[in-house]
Amino acid sequence: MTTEKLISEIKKKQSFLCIGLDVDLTKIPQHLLNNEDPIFAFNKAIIDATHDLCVAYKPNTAFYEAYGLKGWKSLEKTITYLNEKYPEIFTIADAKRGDIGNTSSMYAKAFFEDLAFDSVTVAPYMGKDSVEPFLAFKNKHTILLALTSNQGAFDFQTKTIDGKEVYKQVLETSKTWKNAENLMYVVGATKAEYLGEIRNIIPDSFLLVPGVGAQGGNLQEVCKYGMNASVGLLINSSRGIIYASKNEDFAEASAQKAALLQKDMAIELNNYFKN
Ligand SMILES: O=C(O)c1cc(=O)[nH]c(=O)n1[C@@H]1O[C@H](COP(=O)(O)O)[C@@H](O)[C@H]1O
Repeated sequence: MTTEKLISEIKKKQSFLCIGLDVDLTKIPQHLLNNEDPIFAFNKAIIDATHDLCVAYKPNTAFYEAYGLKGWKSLEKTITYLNEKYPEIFTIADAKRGDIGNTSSMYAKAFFEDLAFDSVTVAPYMGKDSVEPFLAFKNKHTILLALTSNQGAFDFQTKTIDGKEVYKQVLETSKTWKNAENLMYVVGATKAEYLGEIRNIIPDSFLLVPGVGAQGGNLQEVCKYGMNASVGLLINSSRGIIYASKNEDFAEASAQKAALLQKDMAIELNNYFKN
């Protein structure tokens, strides 16, 4: 999907919500376990109930890989369902990959060609030649970890080396890589106070912002410092939406949670673009 199409969907739906499909079989309604593929049954119901409130879905591959071959099959069914039934939705494979060049090329093929995701999350630690194979794919997006939402972000990402924090070096250096226009960045919602400085370095890039909901990040703070003229934000919530209820009404309950975030997002968009 092109970035222009993503922006137009955000404006149409008045939402920049990304719903994280992090399916844990111990947390889903237990009646679904009678299904042949409980993960897909859960995802399908959530997607059908929430697709008009969000612009993106982000399955984190860990939650599928944990169930082996069956889990990978559920992931494949989920992305195929999204691409066939809701092609206007931006899809993110949250796989946090990155390796030596020829291995990264295979990861890129797996997510962009075989599974046909629009984007994949990638770790920057191995540098330019580990990321450029992902960037080579036209109209596919590489979402590079910049400043993550977890406590461990302070172990390396905020450390100063040669007079500059590591996460800033990630932003600055990655801008010089081939096909850098295909880059987006992860910044945790729990680190909203860093967004001003981040926007000084990458004013135009889209940011995937996880960490509202279960991790306690604040939507209004993220918008205040992170929104740009193209909106520039995809805000993710996983557990806070998909586990709204363990009963038969789980899909409607998740839609209600998503609608609360969408309403707040519409207010933020209205405030930012009112002139
Ligand atoms: O890349 C990510 O999506 C990610 C980066 C980050 O810094 N923090 C973070 O929580 N995530 C992912 O975003 C999702 C957050 O889930 P909830 O905390 O349940 O909303 C999980 O899939 C995490 O793996």
